[in-house]
Amino acid sequence: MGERPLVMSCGDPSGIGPEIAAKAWNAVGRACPFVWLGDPQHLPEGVAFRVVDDVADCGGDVLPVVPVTFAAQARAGHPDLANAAGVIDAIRRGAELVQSGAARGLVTCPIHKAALKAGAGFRFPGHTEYLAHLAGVDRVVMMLASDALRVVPVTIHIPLADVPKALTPDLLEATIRITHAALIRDFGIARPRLAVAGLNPHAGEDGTMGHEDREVIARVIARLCAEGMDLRGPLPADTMFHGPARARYDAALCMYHDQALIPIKTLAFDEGVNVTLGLPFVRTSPDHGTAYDIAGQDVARPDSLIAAIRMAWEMGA
Ligand SMILES: NC(=O)c1ccc[n+]([C@@H]2O[C@H](COP(=O)([O-])OP(=O)(O)OC[C@H]3O[C@@H](n4cnc5c(N)ncnc54)[C@H](O)[C@@H]3O)[C@@H](O)[C@H]2O)c1
Ligand SMILES: N[C@H](C(=O)O)[C@H](O)COP(=O)(O)O
Repeated sequence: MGERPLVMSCGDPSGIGPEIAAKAWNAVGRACPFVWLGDPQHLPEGVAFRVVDDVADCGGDVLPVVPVTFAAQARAGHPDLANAAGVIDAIRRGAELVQSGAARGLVTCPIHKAALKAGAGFRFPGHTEYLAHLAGVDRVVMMLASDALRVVPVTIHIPLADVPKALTPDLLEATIRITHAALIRDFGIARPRLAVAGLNPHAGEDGTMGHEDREVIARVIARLCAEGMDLRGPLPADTMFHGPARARYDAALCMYHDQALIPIKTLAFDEGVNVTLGLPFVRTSPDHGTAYDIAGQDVARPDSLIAAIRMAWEMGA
């Protein structure tokens, strides 16, 4: 047996996770072996698989599976709250396998956050926060990465109304430091260039459209630039993402979820990878969700999941 495999949590079995996992195995399963954690009954009909007891047994041509118990069958496009516990268990067991050293990295298939909360009292906004909890770390960063653009939302899954209060100097500084370190370590960029978006229109227009840009963002940038970091901002977000602007930085830090995710999902929906920075192990996921509207129709594209597998494989080295 050669290199340690990746492990993949199945995500919501009523979403497109099982079908894109099977397609991804056919595409890259030999170059980047992974073991799928899920209920084999949830795989699309006709998918060849074999149950393994040990993730080291991941060779061969068919999808290796470590079974996870689920309470119900999966009906494509219709999440079943009874399966929430199984979805969470697959993520937990994947994290355990990576933390034990048995697996090289964790790739997570999409979950329906609201269904996990309703079905199993899941108290985390998503994988990112749950994996930080499992790893015992206080701060992690969500990065969406592609060849065209890397973005980091400083605040993530909170209501827009809560963003200004959540945007503290401490959170912004920690996010910049984790991102900067990851660009050096995981992306091989010796001197990262970071662009930092303003919160308000026109980055506050010299204080006439909000105070956060001057009183929070600019002060953190000045402090970290004095330490030698290459940071620019706060920049008006509406002119940060066209081609010439993107060429001037290695990652863009944005103040809230959609300020970051709209540009990357517009530019690179099929190539984008969600990578969690700051964990003591590698974790990636596709940049999309459960796609219930197309689940079970065999039209879901595996491209983003394949990109997530490739990135986890390379980072896991
Ligand atoms: N990493 C994750 O676990 C993750 C990421 C995003 C959203 N979600 C969750 O997924 C659920 C649905 O979210 P949503 O509808 O906002 O976003 P979504 O990404 O599931 O779907 C948005 C649109 O993109 C299409 N799409 C998504 N993935 C596709 C693929 N691989 N191939 C072809 N088309 C694809 C869908 O058909 C849909 O029209 C929500 O509960 C959300 O929280 C989870
Ligand atoms: N915010 C991400 C997106 O919209 O693609 C997604 O919800 C990721 O969340 P977790 O990886 O934390 O589940």
